[in-house]
Amino acid sequence: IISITNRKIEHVEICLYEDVEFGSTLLEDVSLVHQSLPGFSLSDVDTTTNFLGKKMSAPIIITGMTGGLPELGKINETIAEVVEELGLGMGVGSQRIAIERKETRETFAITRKKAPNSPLIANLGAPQFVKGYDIKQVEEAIQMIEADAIAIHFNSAQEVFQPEGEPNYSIEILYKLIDISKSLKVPIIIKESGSGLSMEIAKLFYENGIRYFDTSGKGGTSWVSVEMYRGIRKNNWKADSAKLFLDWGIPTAASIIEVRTSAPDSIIIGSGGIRNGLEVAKAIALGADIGGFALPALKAAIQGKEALMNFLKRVIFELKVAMFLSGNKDLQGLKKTPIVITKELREWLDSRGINLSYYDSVRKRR
Ligand SMILES: CC(C)CCOP(=O)(O)OP(=O)(O)O
Ligand SMILES: [Mg+2]
Repeated sequence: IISITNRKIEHVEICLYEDVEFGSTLLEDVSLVHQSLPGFSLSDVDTTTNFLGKKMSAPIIITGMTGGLPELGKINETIAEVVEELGLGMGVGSQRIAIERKETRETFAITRKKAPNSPLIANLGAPQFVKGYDIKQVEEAIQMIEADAIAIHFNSAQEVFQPEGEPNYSIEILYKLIDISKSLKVPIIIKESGSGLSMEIAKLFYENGIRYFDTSGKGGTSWVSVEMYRGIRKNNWKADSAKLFLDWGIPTAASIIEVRTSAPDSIIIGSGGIRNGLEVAKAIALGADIGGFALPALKAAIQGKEALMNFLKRVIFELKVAMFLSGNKDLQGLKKTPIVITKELREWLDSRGINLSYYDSVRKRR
């Protein structure tokens, strides 16, 4: 059998050393508009924000990636130290392994020890909620890191191609999660895994009281490709078909627009292929509240605290530059700033029947 422990290690190894990025976020079809006289200085730009009841120095989090073994716990520890020092937030990888193997809990718990003041997000997979998981496991995951929220990851495309995968996504998951959300003290975040959240899914959860979404759209890590590489190593027949779905999904820019349109007063983490501070600015202008990074933070974290610190400081600088040059002194301005949407992203919105003036009014009313 393939153990969950092997899978955890293989995931990180493949993300670090294989080519796992496919498709485009379509953020290249979004432009902020240059304003020659901002009326303030670069040093006046204020990127502070509140998230999950805590103050952050910038609207940036490292989204959930790993945990479950000592060397993976070390990655969580490095990220936690850096986000605490910079005043940012983070999520942990799926805590399923720690629910099933109590001895691995410390590899997740270390995050709260190293980041006592940061917003922290717990993480469990949707498939587990048709396999016996309920409020008990959710509360265990939250308590493990004294989380301020829990992300429930939806990874249907990945589970299809995962050799040992569980592509069981019955509507029972919705009923279970809505029921659980009613007695939780912290919010549930509905999170994709590289294929993006659609208007339909955002509406379905929004109508049932969910107010937090993490788009994890196409254009960053393709988890179909990660499982394809695992399948190739194991001579699994599904690997060949995975090639057809490497760039499957809703581009991140489109997913941010779709979720914002369907869930007007929700809190949206724009993630999926976000690689720099300009893309954080575009994601926020499109409708996100927070920019989420995963792969580039993983690659920096394994080089050590300094490398991750430098990466995030650069991202914050780039965000400030984008805000300064588009004439936005703070995030409230950036959320309303003029945007130009062209080419493939424009065609996507037309095909999806998104009314641009309605979307724009929702985008600006946040
Ligand atoms: C969520 C996904 C991008 C990475 C984890 O996938 P996984 O199926 O190994 O997660 P589980 O350990 O929860 O099954
Ligand atoms: Mg799984």
